Amino acid sequence: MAETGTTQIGVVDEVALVDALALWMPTQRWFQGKGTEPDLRLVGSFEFTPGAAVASGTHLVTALVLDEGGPQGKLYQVPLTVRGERMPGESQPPLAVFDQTSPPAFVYDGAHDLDYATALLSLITTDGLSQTAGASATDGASAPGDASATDGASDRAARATASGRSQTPGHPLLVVSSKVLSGEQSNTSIIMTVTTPDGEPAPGVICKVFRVLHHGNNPDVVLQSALAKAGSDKVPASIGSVVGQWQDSRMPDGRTSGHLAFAQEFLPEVEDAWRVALESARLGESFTTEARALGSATAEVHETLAEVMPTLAPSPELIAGVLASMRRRHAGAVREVPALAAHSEAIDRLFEVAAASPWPRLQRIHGDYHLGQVLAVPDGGWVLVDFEGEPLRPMVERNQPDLALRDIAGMLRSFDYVAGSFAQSHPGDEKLRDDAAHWAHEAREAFLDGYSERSGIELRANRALLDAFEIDKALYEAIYEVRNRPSWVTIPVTAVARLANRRR
Ligand SMILES: Nc1ncnc2c1ncn2[C@@H]1O[C@H](COP(=O)(O)OP(=O)(O)O)[C@@H](O)[C@H]1O
Ligand SMILES: O=P(O)(O)O[C@H]1O[C@H](CO)[C@@H](O[C@H]2O[C@H](CO)[C@@H](O)[C@H](O)[C@H]2O)[C@H](O)[C@H]1O
Repeated sequence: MAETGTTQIGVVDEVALVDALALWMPTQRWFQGKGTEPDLRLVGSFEFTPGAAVASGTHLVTALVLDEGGPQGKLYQVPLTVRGERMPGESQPPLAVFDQTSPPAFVYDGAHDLDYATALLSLITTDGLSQTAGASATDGASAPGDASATDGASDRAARATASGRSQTPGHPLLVVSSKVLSGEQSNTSIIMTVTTPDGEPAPGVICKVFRVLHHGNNPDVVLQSALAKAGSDKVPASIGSVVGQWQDSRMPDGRTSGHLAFAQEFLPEVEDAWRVALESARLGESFTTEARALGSATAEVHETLAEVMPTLAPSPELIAGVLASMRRRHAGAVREVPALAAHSEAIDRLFEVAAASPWPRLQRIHGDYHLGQVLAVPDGGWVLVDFEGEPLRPMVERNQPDLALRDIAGMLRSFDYVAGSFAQSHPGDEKLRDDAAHWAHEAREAFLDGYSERSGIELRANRALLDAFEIDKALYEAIYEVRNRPSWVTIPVTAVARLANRRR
């Protein structure tokens, strides 16, 4: 239940709005509390200054909503547009209508609203600061940039701000049209057609609105921006980001900050490598040329990250820390997927051998590397996106240097997933299963070759360490699948059995 108070979000009472969100949020793809009853609380909100063309009485409000209904509280970013009238030509119906307010309020999902997209990109490209929202019924809206309301309910709602950080200051862009990226996505990306202020068409923009918020830097923003700044053509050009501040009683000063959104160049006509690979396997074509190029691109990105971000020598403490995290994950995976217990002894032995192997330096990595995170650019090779790290791993861990082997292992697993998902969709067809397994084997080998050629690192010389990371990823996947796609859990479980028991 929402806390009681007199806070207004636009013209809507906070309590009524939170009740409406409790019905709507669970229907959204990005809501992570599937199967639990939402228990929502408004932690704060901020408001963007609407452009001159926006209908008067429209509020572009972003609510920061904490859900304590699940085992762990999750803080969601929920952009809303509160309008006095129905949106002309609305692409989506309002998520709530309040006809008892004066004037009535039509509340829309901001992500689908051109006015929100315009204000969001303007905040980024002008290094702007949000205006305070949620002033009490009698306060009215505060002045732009003033985020310091005083006390009570208005204080609670107002104590959030958002500030834009442009990658290249002094290049404002105007949004002509916007649409939400369709398809499975854990965040919400808005694709924007843009012009310069003079009306000259400019390359498109894709802006990812992070849905689950975390304290601290989001590696997606930090790593992609660092790579783009270093001149890498293996990531899209960065445009800028939004950093938010909100209240968090766990922090010494009661406040925290983190990334809210990330805008980058939209690459037209791309296809993700997962689809490209699935199609290749379906047609029974070799994927070795593509996989080798992907290995090379991966090595290049690792090389650049090691140059521009801090690296760490593999001290005994760091090695012990990584092994402890692998063992924790192993124990957790066995708890959630008991069939894995049959391989526990072999996994323990592998981890011991891996711990005693030579370790390379630790560095920043992608962190959740799989075919779905790579885009095939027409005539442009492979481009990497989504450096957010594994969603099940705490953000502090995701911001630490790690082993590049984790990414390599992730991609090896992904080739195996192509074969596994393909075989699953044709049950009983053994020939097809064997062909797909052969396809994956060749792609995996070519990927390793491409990586080794570019980096000069012979990955197969330290097989136990690579296998340990691959098993660790498969254990992560087993947990991920049992929670999200239970019918796919056999793919990582089969891989764990194969990797744990193979001769090396
Ligand atoms: N710069 C880009 N240009 C074109 N499409 C992109 C770009 N960045 C991401 N995408 C598309 O958006 C999808 C989701 O992006 P991603 O960063 O993986 O979001 P999420 O973190 O929500 O999973 C990608 O799979 C890709 O299809
Ligand atoms: O949502 P994200 O893309 O950040 O990553 C999560 O979801 C992925 C599923 O889409 C999951 O990846 C697993 O399935 C892929 C096929 O759908 C496969 O290619 C990957 O190898 C496999 O790990 C990823 O683990 C998870 O973090």
